[in-house]
Amino acid sequence: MIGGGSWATALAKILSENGARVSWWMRNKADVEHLRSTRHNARYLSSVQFDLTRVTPSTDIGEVVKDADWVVLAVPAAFVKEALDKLDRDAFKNKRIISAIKGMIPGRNELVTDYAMERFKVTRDRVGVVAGPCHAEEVALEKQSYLTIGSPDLALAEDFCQRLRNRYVKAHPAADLDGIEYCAVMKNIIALTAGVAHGLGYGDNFQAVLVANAVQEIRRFLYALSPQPRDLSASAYLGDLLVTAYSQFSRNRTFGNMVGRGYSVKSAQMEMNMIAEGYYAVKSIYELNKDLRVNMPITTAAYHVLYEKISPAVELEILKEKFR
Ligand SMILES: NC(=O)C1=CN([C@@H]2O[C@H](COP(=O)(O)OP(=O)(O)OC[C@H]3O[C@@H](n4cnc5c(N)ncnc54)[C@H](OP(=O)(O)O)[C@@H]3O)[C@@H](O)[C@H]2O)C=CC1
Ligand SMILES: O=C(CO)COP(=O)(O)O
Repeated sequence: MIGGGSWATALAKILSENGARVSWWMRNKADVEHLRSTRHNARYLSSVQFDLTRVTPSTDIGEVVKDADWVVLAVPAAFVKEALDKLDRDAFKNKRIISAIKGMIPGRNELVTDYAMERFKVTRDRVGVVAGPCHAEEVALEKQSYLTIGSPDLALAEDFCQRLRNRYVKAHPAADLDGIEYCAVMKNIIALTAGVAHGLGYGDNFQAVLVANAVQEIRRFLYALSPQPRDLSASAYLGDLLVTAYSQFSRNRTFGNMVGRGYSVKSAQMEMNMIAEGYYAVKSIYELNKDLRVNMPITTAAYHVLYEKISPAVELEILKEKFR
């Protein structure tokens, strides 16, 4: 498990409680020591107690990865390069790589699985993603949740599903790696914009129209990038969009809400203490779309607000006229 935040903690709980031995990389020594001495992650889902006969935390990423059959990437996308920097190019040889990250590598505007495949010479049949509407906080509370494992290799996806299924987690395999991964990135932009609208005083009626228009925006973008039949009403796509746009736990919605209420981007980020992937995703998707030229009014509005300092109220007025 690579990453010490909420999602890494939730996945480490599910996997270890199912009997997996989890070597767990965190960047801070103090967090490793805290987990070793108290059996809890200090700052994320700190109510979850770990069985230390199955969970071994470390700050040494090479050691963590060395004997693993599966590598689960769960750091925010912006820190993936830095986190994996110390690993040799063949560190993932003969391993299967699962990205639980719903973001893109900033600057490269690349999906995390694409980055991992290129950097570590991993073939496409050895990668997958964890997707679906699932907040880490609800995993900690053992609330009924659904995950989708996307991979071109359905046997790999099913294998990982089996490691996740338990009393409160259902998991399903799916073949559409790119569509699922891009949608997981884009729903963060929508949730962030929903938060901005809420912060400005827009209500549920507007949010419903925003989300409906977002489905069309996501469909157009996915069709331009990866045209293949896919059912966007499935929970890995629409379900994830809904939970992020509506949930009290959503980092992206919370961040957007602060921006809508007048916080600067910097102060919203500082106040949050967690990472809203949508902030980075907006830039990557906006830049990718310079070539694709898909009609993406929501992404464009979010980009203008976050990166061009255009007033959220002005951008929402423009967006309002574009929605049907
Ligand atoms: N949380 C959730 O419910 C879900 C999250 N995801 C995805 O999981 C991924 C991880 O997010 P999540 O676990 O929520 O993150 P959190 O916001 O819970 O935690 C942030 C993590 O990022 C680390 N971090 C912060 N700044 C830096 C930095 N400069 N360099 C390196 N690491 C840094 C933090 O480390 P430190 O504490 O040491 O600062 C911490 O481990 C994201 O892609 C997210 O979209 C997917 C599904 C559900
Ligand atoms: O992807 C998520 C739930 O499925 C988490 O979304 P947030 O980052 O908005 O909290």
